[in-house]
Amino acid sequence: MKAARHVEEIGRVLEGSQTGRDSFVSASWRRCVELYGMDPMRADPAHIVTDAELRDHRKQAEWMIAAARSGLQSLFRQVAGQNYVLLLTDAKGVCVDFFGDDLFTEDLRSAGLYLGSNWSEDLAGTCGVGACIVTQEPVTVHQDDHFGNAHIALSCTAAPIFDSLGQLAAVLDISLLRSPAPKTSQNLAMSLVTTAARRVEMANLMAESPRDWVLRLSSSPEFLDVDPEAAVRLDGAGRVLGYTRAARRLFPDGSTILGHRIDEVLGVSVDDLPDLMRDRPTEERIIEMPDGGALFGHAIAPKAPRQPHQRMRQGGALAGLTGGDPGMMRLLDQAERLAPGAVPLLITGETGTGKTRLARAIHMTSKAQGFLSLECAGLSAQALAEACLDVAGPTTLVLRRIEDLSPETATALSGLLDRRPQLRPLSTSCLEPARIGLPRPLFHRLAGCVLTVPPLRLRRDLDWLMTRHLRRHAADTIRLSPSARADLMGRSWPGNIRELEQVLDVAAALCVGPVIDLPDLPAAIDPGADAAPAATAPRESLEQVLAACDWNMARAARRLGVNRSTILRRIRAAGLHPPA
Ligand SMILES: Nc1ncnc2c1ncn2[C@@H]1O[C@H](COP(=O)(O)OP(=O)(O)OP(=O)(O)O)[C@@H](O)[C@H]1O
Repeated sequence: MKAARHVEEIGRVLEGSQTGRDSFVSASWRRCVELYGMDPMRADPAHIVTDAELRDHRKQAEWMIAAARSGLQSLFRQVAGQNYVLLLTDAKGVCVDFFGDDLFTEDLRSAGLYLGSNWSEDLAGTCGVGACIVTQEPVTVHQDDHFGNAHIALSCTAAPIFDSLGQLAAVLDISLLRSPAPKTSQNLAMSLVTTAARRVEMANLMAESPRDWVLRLSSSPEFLDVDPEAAVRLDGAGRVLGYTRAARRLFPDGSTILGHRIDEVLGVSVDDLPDLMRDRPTEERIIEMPDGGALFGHAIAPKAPRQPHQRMRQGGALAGLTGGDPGMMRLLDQAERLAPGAVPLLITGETGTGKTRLARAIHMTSKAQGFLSLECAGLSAQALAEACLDVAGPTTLVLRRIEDLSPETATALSGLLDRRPQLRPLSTSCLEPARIGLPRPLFHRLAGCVLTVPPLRLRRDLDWLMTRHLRRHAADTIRLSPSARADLMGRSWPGNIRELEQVLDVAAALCVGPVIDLPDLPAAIDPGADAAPAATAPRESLEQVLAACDWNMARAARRLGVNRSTILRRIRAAGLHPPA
């Protein structure tokens, strides 16, 4: 009787009558008859894909199944005991994951509520999954909303899950074999399923973004950190790389946000992200919306880029000088090859970059047993001779700041090197080789090869250096807050590693408790006051600084001591583009 009334209503809808059905249900019924040639009276069996096809579908949806699993498990726990079954289908409607009560396995299987069932509209008729795929919106298809008589006992509520590029990736469906008559009985199911779908999208976006900024958004400060409504993924220049579906709804013209800079769509720029991190009070993290409203933001910083740490051939003292900075890796590789020989080396670089430390590490990797280190400023010829009096066997002679050697001592040094060939000089200088000003014969005795240590602002392992220094020189538990870390990452470091160590030592002494926060940091030294290195060392190209900052313009601007618009202007003038 009920079945006959159902068929009759479908007929009336096809003739254009309004029967009180939701419009998406009427539209689906029309497609079932006019497009797919279906008959509501025909009790088609459930469409189950073969085992091999199911394996293929599951393989393609693997990443989504992984992102969804814990969300589905907790959703199933919430509805356990109420006879609900949960299906995760792929974008084609094939069930790739399933949670149901073992007691009803046979009933569920025969109703098609099982792994491998295909719920696309053209096979199953009007149903929750099929309608959700067509409308791309959450839907409830309740009892005789279903097209086929075979399904009119079911109640299915389904929500779409989108990938971070806005494409439909899956459908989450919660179904009942038997349900109370009013459709409103499924309102709670609708709320559960849409919340679970939003969380799956969030989990997926987070899993995709370890190297990018993520900005999570919420209209309520209380839920911002625990259950945000929406999120966008941003590159170092603040361009939108991905988003959750709810984020799209926040923007006036949602379909075009991909590739746009975040400050074009929200009242926040990439420079502001450090201020929206978790160590700031939630209610201070306000973001203005174009429509005059406001949201609360939670920025999550990229994890430090994990550089493939090329293994040094021998490791040891040299390998310990970098956390994977590509420039340092090249330099250390050369140093390692040169260390065992007798070639005199000149090590140049700005003050505090680690020239003396490198000289020591080369000595430790060499065959020399003796080690002498002399400061050239104020070194007299006599002091030099006395220091080298007892030299026996291969010995490393480190000459610090060779540019400060007096002419008299320079002459004495030439004579000494003639008389004692077992001395291997490793000299350091803050000047470029051409500006050192030594007599040419001596220069060539000292500079068999020049190694140049990069300044800290060009190193990509700054984060590693900070963590290592804190671990070695401060209490074990001391760590940097995200905004203190972001501030240090953006400094220009004219005093290089020496300055970094001092800043961290001061901050560790000043901080109360285990976390160094912004107020604990001593102010950055004005990069403009950094006259010595600027005059003496070649200035690196804008491109090098941008590369060292992962193209984060705000950080590059701070490192160069200019504002962001200057960086933008220079980038445009030089025709530079971020790496694809
Ligand atoms: N690769 C490194 N890793 C960790 N700390 C380093 C590294 N290189 C240098 N340092 C530390 O930085 C400080 C300065 O290093 P070093 O004295 O070698 O610099 P420098 O270039 O010789 O300086 P200057 O030219 O002013 O004499 C030292 O405390 C040193 O331990």
